[in-house]
Amino acid sequence: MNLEKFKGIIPAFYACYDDAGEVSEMRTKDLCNYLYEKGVKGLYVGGSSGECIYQNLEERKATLKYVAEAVKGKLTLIAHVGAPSTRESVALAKYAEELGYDALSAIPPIYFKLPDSSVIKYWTEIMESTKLPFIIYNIPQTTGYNLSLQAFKKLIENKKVIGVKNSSMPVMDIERFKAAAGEDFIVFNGPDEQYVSGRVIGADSGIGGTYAAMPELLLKAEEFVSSGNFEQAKNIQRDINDIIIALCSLNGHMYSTIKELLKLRGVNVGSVRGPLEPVTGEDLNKVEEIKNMIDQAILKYGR
Ligand SMILES: CC(=O)N[C@H](C=O)[C@@H](O)[C@H](O)[C@H](O)CO
Ligand SMILES: CC(=O)C(=O)O
Repeated sequence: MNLEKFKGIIPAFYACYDDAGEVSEMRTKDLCNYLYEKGVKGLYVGGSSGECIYQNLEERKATLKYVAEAVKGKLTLIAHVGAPSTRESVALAKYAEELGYDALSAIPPIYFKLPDSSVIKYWTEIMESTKLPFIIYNIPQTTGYNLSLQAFKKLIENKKVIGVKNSSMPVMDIERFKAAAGEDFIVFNGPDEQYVSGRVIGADSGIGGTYAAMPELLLKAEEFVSSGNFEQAKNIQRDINDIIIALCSLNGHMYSTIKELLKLRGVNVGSVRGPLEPVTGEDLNKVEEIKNMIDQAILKYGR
């Protein structure tokens, strides 16, 4: 399989709501077009950033559909189908296949702490429900499940597994997964704060929750890495990290700060759904400062 379409900057797509907090077709498509125009490679739809955990099946299907209608054929589309039950995940997987998505992905099962055997069975049942390739999502900070090398090796025996999106913090995990899986496999860097290190140690590509807030900077970081300009790669990573720390410093959830920022950057995707909290009061004024940090970094590195 040609994996080139998965190599590049792939923002994790945000949940797009209207002012009443309902999934908005128009705003979903606006964000698709905004990111397409920025030059990203693809979209990772309905993951953490998509607030998947707080949406019902119909809402998640609607988002998958609106995104496909807006940018299918123009961007590589990965559908995150992780859901509380295998049944719901399979329903989403089949729907993503109908819509023409390029790949599926899923977090491990949530809430109950299940053994490797159950996690592997969950992912395998999703994979077997469609013809689409599958990307494992390892994100121990939020799921409490840390993918072992042993479980990983067992999973990659299935040829439908074409990649892993690794969000654990040790960059060495990326190196180990890449070493185990080889060239014909995509390791996606998870932590945006470590994009450059992840790429250097073996990640082929990246999927991240803050990319859509500053796609220009991630695209530039990728340009520096792939051209071997590590001095500038290090510099831009530092600026990206200052911005991420600022995005996490306000009184609401990071996704809310990002959505306020996107409004200032010209695209309105509403706010976040509870229990995530919106940014309020004085802190709303601070979003402008973060926008300035991004604007300055874009100027500094050029487009
Ligand atoms: C734990 C978590 O949510 N990780 C995301 C996915 O890998 C990242 O993209 C973060 O959103 C990003 O690195 C900011 O901390
Ligand atoms: C944060 C991220 O990459 C996701 O939405 O899954």
